[in-house]
Amino acid sequence: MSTELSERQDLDRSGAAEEQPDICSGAAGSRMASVAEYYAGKSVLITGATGFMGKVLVEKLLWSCPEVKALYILVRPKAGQSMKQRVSDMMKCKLFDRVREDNPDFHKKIIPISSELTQPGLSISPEDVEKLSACINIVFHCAATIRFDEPLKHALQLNVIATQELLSLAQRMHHLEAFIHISTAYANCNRKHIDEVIYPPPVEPKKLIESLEWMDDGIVQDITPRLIGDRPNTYTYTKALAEYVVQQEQDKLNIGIVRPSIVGASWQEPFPGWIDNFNGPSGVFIAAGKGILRTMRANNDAVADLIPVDMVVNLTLAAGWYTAVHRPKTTLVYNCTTGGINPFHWGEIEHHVISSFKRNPLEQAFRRPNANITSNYLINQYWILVSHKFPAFIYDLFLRLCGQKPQMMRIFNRLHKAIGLLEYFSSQDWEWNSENMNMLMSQLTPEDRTAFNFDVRQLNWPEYIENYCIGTKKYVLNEDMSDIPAARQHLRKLRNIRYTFNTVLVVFIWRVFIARSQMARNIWYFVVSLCFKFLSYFRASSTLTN
Ligand SMILES: CCCCCCCCCCCCCCCC(=O)SCCNC(=O)CCNC(=O)[C@H](O)C(C)(C)COP(=O)(O)OP(=O)(O)OC[C@H]1O[C@@H](n2cnc3c(N)ncnc32)[C@H](O)[C@@H]1OP(=O)(O)O
Ligand SMILES: NC(=O)C1=CN([C@@H]2O[C@H](COP(=O)(O)OP(=O)(O)OC[C@H]3O[C@@H](n4cnc5c(N)ncnc54)[C@H](OP(=O)(O)O)[C@@H]3O)[C@@H](O)[C@H]2O)C=CC1
Repeated sequence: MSTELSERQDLDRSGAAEEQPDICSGAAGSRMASVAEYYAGKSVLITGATGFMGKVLVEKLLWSCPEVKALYILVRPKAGQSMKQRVSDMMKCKLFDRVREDNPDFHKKIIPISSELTQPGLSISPEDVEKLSACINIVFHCAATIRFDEPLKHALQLNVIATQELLSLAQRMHHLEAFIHISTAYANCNRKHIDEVIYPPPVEPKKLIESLEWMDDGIVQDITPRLIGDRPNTYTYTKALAEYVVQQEQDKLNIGIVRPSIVGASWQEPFPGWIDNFNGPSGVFIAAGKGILRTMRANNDAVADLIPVDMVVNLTLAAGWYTAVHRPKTTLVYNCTTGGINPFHWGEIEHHVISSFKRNPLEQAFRRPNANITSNYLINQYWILVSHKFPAFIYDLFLRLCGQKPQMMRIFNRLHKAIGLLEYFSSQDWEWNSENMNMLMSQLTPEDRTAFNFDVRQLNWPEYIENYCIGTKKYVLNEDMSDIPAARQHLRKLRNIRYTFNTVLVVFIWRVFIARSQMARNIWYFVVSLCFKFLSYFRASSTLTN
């Protein structure tokens, strides 16, 4: 950005401050606006609003900041659905029930803007650019590709180049007060201790973008492992580059970066257990609940740094407020994590997930939920063979015999690919500094601390995991809670099948042994005669005492 533009931006920023003296002074004695008061009359731009976190952000803004003026959301048409249709479907979602009940016209505040983030200028029409430049006060940038197997070029396009484009657009916004970028706590997962600072990028993003431009996809695929180095995937790598790109604009914009760890189902808002996807641990929980996943490589004692989506959204909104009102001199990074404050471990998660799915079973489970997590590669391979591949083979054989298409092996192959990509995160520990998160909490009024609660000390993990598992059943798999008795009956049937199968197997193996080996026969006769002697002795001694 030119110096001239930068000066204009500075003027704009001070202009915004003049408009709300009570809000922006920050001086002792003057009343600071509460979070909801701050958002009153503001126009907010949100990217990724159709995603998991974006939807919760939109809902919370409408619910807790009812005076917000308008929410502009960047949406693309997708899977044969127009942008309008997608937004209208989104607003029918159960997530918006309480907002709908409170204000049936809530949709009037949501203004969709057509945008494909991977296109130049984010493919926003010139008229929309004008509109956004004139009215937006706060930007929340949530959109990203979170796939772990995304080709580098695409991940770079969306997570880095689109962020750059959005920052350029933000610089044209005359009344912008804050730009909040959603990163990930794993952007620097190649470090063990992660402070709330932006680390030097693995490579200068501009140079990487320029060099990848001329390479075909094959070459990029070949060099990707060398480029990402000690990071596990293109997602964490490009998110690290994006942080650097955002930081570069800190002199021109008022920026905050939120780094959530593993975002899970909602804790309390709008209701406990809301989740709508298979990402992160959710897919693993479902696979375990269905009795498909029996083993996974994870460290029982490693911290499972899950954080509920509503807490992330509350912190994000508070960060927007703080950035706009207090205008910190440099970009503040908020590590939004639980491990350092209220740790819970993968071993405990496993225990609670399994017992929760036994109490509230999923429909048509393949086997009874029972999973073992281990950090030992060989033990894990053994259980994969015995508890995944063998039952899948038997089941597919059964399907073939019934004239149906085999499917279990295919499902297991997909599951193995997915858990293979997650193992990196479940097998080790990280330590995140969360001073800024604590500082932010201390800046909130007691009322705001309740309305925008991100105090992770209040999380009761067993209760949260129970609601999470029920949430996957209700909102991801769309199963009815009234079917639970039938699902329990099905689990009992599976247990009886297992007992019968195990008994038949043992008897069969024993018969085969006895028929073929003199030694097995000798052991058998020895055990039987021992039992017989013991019984006779027991009978004789009981007759004597009588
Ligand atoms: C009891 C045990 C306790 C221990 C428990 C340890 C948990 C240990 C978690 C660590 C978690 C770290 C998380 C890091 C923190 C972030 O950064 S969180 C952001 C994380 N990002 C993600 O989780 C995305 C990961 N997912 C992916 O990269 C891709 O979906 C995958 C896994 C490579 C699969 O790609 P694909 O084969 O092309 O499949 P995709 O088109 O995505 O989906 C195909 C189908 O599978 C479903 N699916 C997708 N993912 C899954 C899944 N994981 N499982 C099942 N189905 C899935 C989809 O819904 C879809 O269904 P249909 O629409 O076809 O019906
Ligand atoms: N989920 C998690 O566990 C964690 C997430 N994060 C971060 O939080 C943010 C939100 O994640 P989450 O909500 O889970 O992700 P989702 O995948 O659920 O949502 C991604 C959003 O980005 C949008 N998007 C993707 N590609 C494009 C595109 N080309 N043009 C326009 N929009 C696009 C999607 O729109 P569409 O519906 O059209 O696809 C969707 O709204 C991300 O920045 C992520 O890195 C950080 C830590 C953990």
